[in-house]
Amino acid sequence: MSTASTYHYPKQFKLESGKKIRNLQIAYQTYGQLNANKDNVIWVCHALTANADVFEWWEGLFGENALFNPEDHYIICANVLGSNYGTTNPLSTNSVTGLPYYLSFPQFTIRDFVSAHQLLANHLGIDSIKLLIGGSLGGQQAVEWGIIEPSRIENLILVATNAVHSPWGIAFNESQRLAITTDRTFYANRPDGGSKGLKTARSIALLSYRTYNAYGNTQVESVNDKTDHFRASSYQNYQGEKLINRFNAYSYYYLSKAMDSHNVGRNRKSIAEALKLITANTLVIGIENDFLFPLSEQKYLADHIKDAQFAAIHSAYGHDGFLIETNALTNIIGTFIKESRNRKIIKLQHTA
Ligand SMILES: CC(=O)SCCNC(=O)CCNC(=O)[C@H](O)C(C)(C)COP(=O)(O)OP(=O)(O)OC[C@H]1O[C@@H](n2cnc3c(N)ncnc32)[C@H](O)[C@@H]1OP(=O)(O)O
Ligand SMILES: N[C@@H](CCO)C(=O)O
Repeated sequence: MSTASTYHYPKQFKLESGKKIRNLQIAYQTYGQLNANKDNVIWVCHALTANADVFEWWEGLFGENALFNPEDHYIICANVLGSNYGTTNPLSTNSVTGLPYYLSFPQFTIRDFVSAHQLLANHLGIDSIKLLIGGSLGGQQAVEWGIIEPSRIENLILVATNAVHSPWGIAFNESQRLAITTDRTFYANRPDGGSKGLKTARSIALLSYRTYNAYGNTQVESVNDKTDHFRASSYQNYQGEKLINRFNAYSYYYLSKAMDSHNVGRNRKSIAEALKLITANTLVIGIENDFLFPLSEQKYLADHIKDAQFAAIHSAYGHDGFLIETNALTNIIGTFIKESRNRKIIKLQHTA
């Protein structure tokens, strides 16, 4: 039911910076079939360390029996530029030198994710995306795509994301990069370079993805006599190890820089004017207790995107709630889709 593929772009891929990448390849996964009217495409933009297998990491919202299922929809999720799940990234071979790029990989932005995925959409013959959805870094990509190419996006769902990455978010990312670069193996040009630093970076990042209460709920001690070896400590270590077993420090470093670059106002009139370019029917969802992407950021998006709707989800998890609270997401998004259909019927009746 799902197909994993890789698209090879035959020309040089030009980045926002003007630099070029040869042999761009984009790993992507599709589920279901494109219908005859080509109007059932759901395109998913993934977050920082996820991959193209959306049925794996957004299970509950996506799946055989979920709201977004392969029976009704043609679901596409592509791995972003720089990530190590099959798309060209710092560990890929630079065809000029015949060696992996490592830190010679050019810096890229969220807009470069969009340019790459536009090429993939062209290749797949997708002129119209029925619904574009993304959370966190994926939401940053989705909002940019809505601005860059409004004609291709019919409905847009932005989850736990923002219009410009905040000083707070950049400071968290910089702290993580400091952890990575303090590990001198990062400069050794080997695939596992900087992995101890990456472990620390994940530990720092988790503090921004979760909350005081989430740790209180899951990591509280059952005994009062401990002076060391606390559960919360072992949890941080475990999560760091888990990440370094599936990710590399170079991709992480570059992706966090791309996140920092996010500003829909860059080289445009302003952030507010840029958001006005979105014509998609838009729903913005925030997570209560998200202190990395606080609700004020989603309210800003909803206030500046024409006719956008806004909803907040309660989650003890904070930011990571966007990956976990799939029942609440299903209810809110399901209602939005039904109302959109009704609005379309009313609009058609008025124009008839
Ligand atoms: C193969 C792949 O590529 S998988 C890629 C999937 N990941 C992504 O796509 C990125 C997006 N996903 C995420 O960020 C996360 O998976 C989330 C937010 C959805 C959920 O986070 P999780 O780490 O799964 O959940 P949670 O924070 O509850 O931690 C549970 C894990 O910590 C372990 N754990 C819990 N408490 C402790 C502790 N005190 N000490 C050690 N380990 C602990 C659990 O045993 C569990 O381990 P497991 O993941 O091996 O089953
Ligand atoms: N937990 C997410 C990052 C938060 O958006 C991930 O690892 O992709």
